[in-house]
Amino acid sequence: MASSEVKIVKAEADVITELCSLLEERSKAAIEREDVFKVGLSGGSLVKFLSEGLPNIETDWSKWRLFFCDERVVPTDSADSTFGEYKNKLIGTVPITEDQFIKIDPELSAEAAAKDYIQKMAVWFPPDSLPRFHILLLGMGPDGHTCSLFPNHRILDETSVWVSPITDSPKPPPSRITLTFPVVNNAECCVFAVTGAAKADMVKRILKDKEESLPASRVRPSDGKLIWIVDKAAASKM
Ligand SMILES: O=C1O[C@H](COP(=O)(O)O)[C@@H](O)[C@H](O)[C@H]1O
Repeated sequence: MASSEVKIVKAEADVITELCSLLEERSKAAIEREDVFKVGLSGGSLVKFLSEGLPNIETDWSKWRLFFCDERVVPTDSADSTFGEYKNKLIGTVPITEDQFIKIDPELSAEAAAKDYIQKMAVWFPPDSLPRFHILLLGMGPDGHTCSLFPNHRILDETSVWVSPITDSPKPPPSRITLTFPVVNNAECCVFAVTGAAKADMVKRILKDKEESLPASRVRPSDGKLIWIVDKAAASKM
C-alpha cells in the first residue's frame, strides 16, 4: 500500500468539511491531468455528507463522472436506491446532471445488472486493465462492511469480475451489486468517512487492533492513498 492516514476530527460537520476539501483538491488535480474526475459513491451516510458539503467547494462540475461503489437493485424511486437518494438530495444543490451518473439498470436481476454495470464502467477506463478510480468514497457499517462487501461473505474473495451481484445481503435490501476488492484496491485514493458512537467498536478493531479480515480492513490501495476521516464519537474507543 502506498500510504495511509487517519484524521480524527471533532464532529460530523468537521468530517464533512475534511471530506469535501479533499474532493476539491483531488478533483482539481485529476481534471488538470486528465480532464475528467471519476468518483465512486457509496450510499447511507455518505449521501448526507456529500449533499451538505459539496455545495461549498469550487470545482469544474462538468468534468465529474459519478459511479457507484455499490448500489441496491431496487427502483430508482425507492428510498433504498442510492442513486435515487443522490437524485433527491444532491442534484439541484450542485450543478451536476443525471447523465453524469453512471447508473445501474434497476429493471435487471442483480446478476444481469452487475454484468451490465461492468460494460458501462468499461467505457470510461482504458481497455485491458483494471479500472483506476480517482477516488472512492466509502462508508463503513457497524459490522465492518464497506461497499456491499459483508463480513465472511464469499464475494470478499471474488477476483474474476470488477462488479459482483449479491442477492443475500445481510443488510436489507438483499439484492445489490458491488465493486470487488481488485477494483477497490486499484483506486488512486480510498477515503472512509465514519461518524457516530455506534461505529466506535468497529473503528477500534480496524484502526487500533488492526484486525485484518474485516471487509473495511481489506481496503488497502496497492498504489494509492488510504484516508480515514473519523469523528470523536467514532474514535472514542481508539
Ligand atoms: O448498505 C450500505 O451501507 C454502507 C454503510 O452505510 P452507513 O449509513 O453506515 O454509512 C454504505 O457505505 C453502502 O454504500 C450502503 O449500500
